[in-house]
Amino acid sequence: MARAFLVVMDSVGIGGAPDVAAYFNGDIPDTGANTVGHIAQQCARGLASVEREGPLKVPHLDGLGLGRAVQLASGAVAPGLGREPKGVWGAATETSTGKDTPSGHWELAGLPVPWTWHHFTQTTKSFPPELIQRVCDLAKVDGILGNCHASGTEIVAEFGEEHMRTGKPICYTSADSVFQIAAHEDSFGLQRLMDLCADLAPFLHRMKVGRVIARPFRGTESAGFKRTGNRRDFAIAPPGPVLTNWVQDAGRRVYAVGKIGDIFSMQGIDQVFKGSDAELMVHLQSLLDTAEEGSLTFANFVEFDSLYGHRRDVSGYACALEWFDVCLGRMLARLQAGDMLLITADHGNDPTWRGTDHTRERVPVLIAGKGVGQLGHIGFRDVAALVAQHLDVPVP
Ligand SMILES: O=P(O)(O)O[C@H]1O[C@H](CO)[C@@H](O)[C@H]1O
Ligand SMILES: [Mn+2]
Ligand SMILES: [Mn+2]
Repeated sequence: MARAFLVVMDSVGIGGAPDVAAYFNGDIPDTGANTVGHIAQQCARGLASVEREGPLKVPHLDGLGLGRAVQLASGAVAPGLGREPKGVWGAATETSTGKDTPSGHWELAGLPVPWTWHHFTQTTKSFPPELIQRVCDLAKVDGILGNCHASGTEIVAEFGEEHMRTGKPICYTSADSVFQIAAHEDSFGLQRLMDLCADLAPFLHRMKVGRVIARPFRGTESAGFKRTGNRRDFAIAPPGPVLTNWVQDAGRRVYAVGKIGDIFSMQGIDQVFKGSDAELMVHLQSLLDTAEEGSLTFANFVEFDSLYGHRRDVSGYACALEWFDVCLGRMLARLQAGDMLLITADHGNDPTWRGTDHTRERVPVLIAGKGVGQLGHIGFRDVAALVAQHLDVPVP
């Protein structure tokens, strides 16, 4: 029997989405955004030199076909990348209309999103009075802070002190279909924040808002505020069976590493491993040794997106790619006969772009364990089919 490891590098897009002109960061279209292409370009120009230097060094990703995939997707050459691939490689295009994490993951798992998400489009006074009232009633407070589009780190710096003083939760959104609540773990209470998000979620899900996200933080105004690792996403459940269900229904085990459990509302998942990306990598490496024959391990590494893409930190993003590449070298050495390792992404988040939102892009599909070859252009949902086929699991 075979095993499959499906790894999503969150936001590692490669440009070239055919429908890009319909997607924006503020009022700037995403046209031309290319996460990997632009990071490689900045590195080659010596403009990504914080805690690293020189051209982007990702020999293992490139050896599986990353550079070629960038070129196929967007026509752009990623400087320093593009060697002769030793894996199976291609570029995937999304059909779902959201450039967000659930849309990307659901479609990668075989289920394009069948509806249009509700977005809070106004950048200030973003939320309807009815929603604000509901937050106030549930949290037993007499108002909220924020009520706008924001970067999560910036809004906590802006309102953290007032939040601690008044007890009002900080509510914000983005270009994604999200309602995010930031609150202090000690003064507001972590469990209270989780309960508030859980109680609000059904109302927002009925509005077709994809996720309510709890964004706990700690610290003080003078020492600075810092978000903790206790973020939790309360996401709409996928509207039908997905890859994880197909695999589980065939009597196989499904392991979720990172946010996968949240993204799929635990649908079709047997066991979850959580933590920082460094901790997730330890879990993934040990699953390479221990996962049963026939199993699927589905992993998401979110820090490319959350720590570097949204923060528009090119050096940080390049460092994260280089770290992942070193780990990939170890993973490749651990693959057993019959294993497939498929590396892909869910959307772009070009750190050289204006704004702080995701960017609409194609994504790489890089496969180890299946010889050498080209997939060319495929759809996101073909990723699910490739994995199911490898595991010999029926695709409904
Ligand atoms: O700026 P932060 O809080 O990291 O938020 C980002 O993370 C959200 C969900 O992944 C996105 O919608 C974007 O708003
Ligand atoms: Mn994502
Ligand atoms: Mn994101």
